[in-house]
Amino acid sequence: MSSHTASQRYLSTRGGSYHLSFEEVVLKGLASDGGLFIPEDIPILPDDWASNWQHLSFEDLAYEIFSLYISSAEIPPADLKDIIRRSYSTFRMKDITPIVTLDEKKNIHLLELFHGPTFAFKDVALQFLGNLFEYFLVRRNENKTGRNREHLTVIGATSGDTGSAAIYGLRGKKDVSVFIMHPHGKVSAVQEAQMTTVMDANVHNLAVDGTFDDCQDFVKALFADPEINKTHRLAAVNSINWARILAQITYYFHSYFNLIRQKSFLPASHIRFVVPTGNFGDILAGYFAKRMGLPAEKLVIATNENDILHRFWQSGSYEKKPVHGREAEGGIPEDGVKAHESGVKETLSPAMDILVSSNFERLLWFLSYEVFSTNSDAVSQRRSQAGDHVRSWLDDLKSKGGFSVDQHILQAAQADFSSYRVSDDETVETIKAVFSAPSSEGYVLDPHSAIGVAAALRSAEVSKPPSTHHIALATAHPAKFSNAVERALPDQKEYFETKVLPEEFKGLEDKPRRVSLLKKSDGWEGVRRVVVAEVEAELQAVERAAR
Ligand SMILES: Cc1ncc(COP(=O)(O)O)c(C=O)c1O
Ligand SMILES: N[C@@H](CCOP(=O)(O)O)C(=O)O
Repeated sequence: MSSHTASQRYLSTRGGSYHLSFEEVVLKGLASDGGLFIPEDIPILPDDWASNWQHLSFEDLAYEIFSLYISSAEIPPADLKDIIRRSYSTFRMKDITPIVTLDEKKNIHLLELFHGPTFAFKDVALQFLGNLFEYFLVRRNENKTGRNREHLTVIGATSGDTGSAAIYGLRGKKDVSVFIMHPHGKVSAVQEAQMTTVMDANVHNLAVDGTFDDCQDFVKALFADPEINKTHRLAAVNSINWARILAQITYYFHSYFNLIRQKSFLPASHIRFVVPTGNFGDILAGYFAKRMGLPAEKLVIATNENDILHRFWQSGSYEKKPVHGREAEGGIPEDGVKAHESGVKETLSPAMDILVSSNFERLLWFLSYEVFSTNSDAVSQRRSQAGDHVRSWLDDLKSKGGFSVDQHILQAAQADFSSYRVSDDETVETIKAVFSAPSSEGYVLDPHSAIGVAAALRSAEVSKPPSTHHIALATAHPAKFSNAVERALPDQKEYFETKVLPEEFKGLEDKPRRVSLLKKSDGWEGVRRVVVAEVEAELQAVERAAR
């Protein structure tokens, strides 16, 4: 059914052009000019996609989509199918990412993405990425022994969910060490326990006394460091890795087909995807799906009170918010939300407490390519000009704390996306309202998913036609964020424990843990020292065991 074209070439968002295979892009993570990889062309769907894909299983759909990006010469079809099958065999639901209707009258649906091993949407991509890493390493290490074997040093930053999903996707895998940095004390109790109770020798947790953005900066600094890149093959598990975005495209198509199968939905209906957004990876996958040809009328960004993206969509200015005077002095802010000295607020949806959204850079490249270049320019020139614009914006972000774009860029961004900011109070109210609504009675949302539902309800009020369907992405299981749920449903403790809490979480917080504390003031060089020492210790242990 699918056409196995040659592997794509990849561009960097900062202007570089690379003759790299999919394998090289996945293993490299970040381009050497500091940019993010994007495929040179976004494939267009085959003419018969709607009829031929309509009844496919999640796994078969993933195969069709991935085959448009990965050449069969690089990963033979049987191998790709096997990687996909193994990646989704760990999910608890046969349908992998089922859809439920929350409000029949308003056409609000929920796309449940939390049925994988760590109960968050990250599993969809990280189970696949873990198996891809393993597949490439087995192939590269055939007939190699000892220190001649290629060893992957995975470095990741997490606000709680990517870390556990990456750890579960890579624990115990041969020739891979995993280092995950999280902001100390700023992830939920379950998230912290999920990460730090994994005792496999190749898993290393680092708790940094800073924010998620500090951890993400350390990751990028390590990827840019020539010294560690000479001695270690670094790999990325964050959504800077192109394979993460690719894997997340599947559920946009899958949920579209699931709706088609429902009686109330006509293929010609308008459809909006509403995505609780932090690092902009999940919604970027939706953007790729739309560009490929999925008929999504709009992609709706739902932010928490860390609203840099929402402010951009209102104004065209991408500014790290200045710290308000009273908050900076340590006073209690009027909205009751604590702000870290860097400007990030601590909210009830901690996985989205992110100031700078990594993947927004990828969207900026596409906007710039479309808006600024003229048809008389050669394609290669247009691409490199787009990279120049992105580089200059990001330089301003670093040196001046922000940048503003031309009105035409803003209009192009508004054509595909709209945005809403949802407060903690509204998050709590939404969890309450959905729990007690007759149409969804007893359904418990996690706070991130509640942000998506709140935005979907607001979008539904203004959508034209009013029959527009909204698919809100449910990105995590409520039991990962029990403090927010308790705040919303204080009288439902017994219901939560008997009907909501998964068996896997019972007793998790009492298990032994392994984690190293790291001072932000030690900088990325401090992280490098730990990584180098721990990889060496791990390799020596493997050698001792082989003797
Ligand atoms: C539960 C949850 N929801 C939403 C998000 C935001 O997704 P993205 O960073 O891809 O925008 C995250 C983390 O990234 C998350 O962990
Ligand atoms: N919310 C994320 C933050 C990292 O995002 P990623 O998609 O770039 O890995 C998390 O849970 O860690």
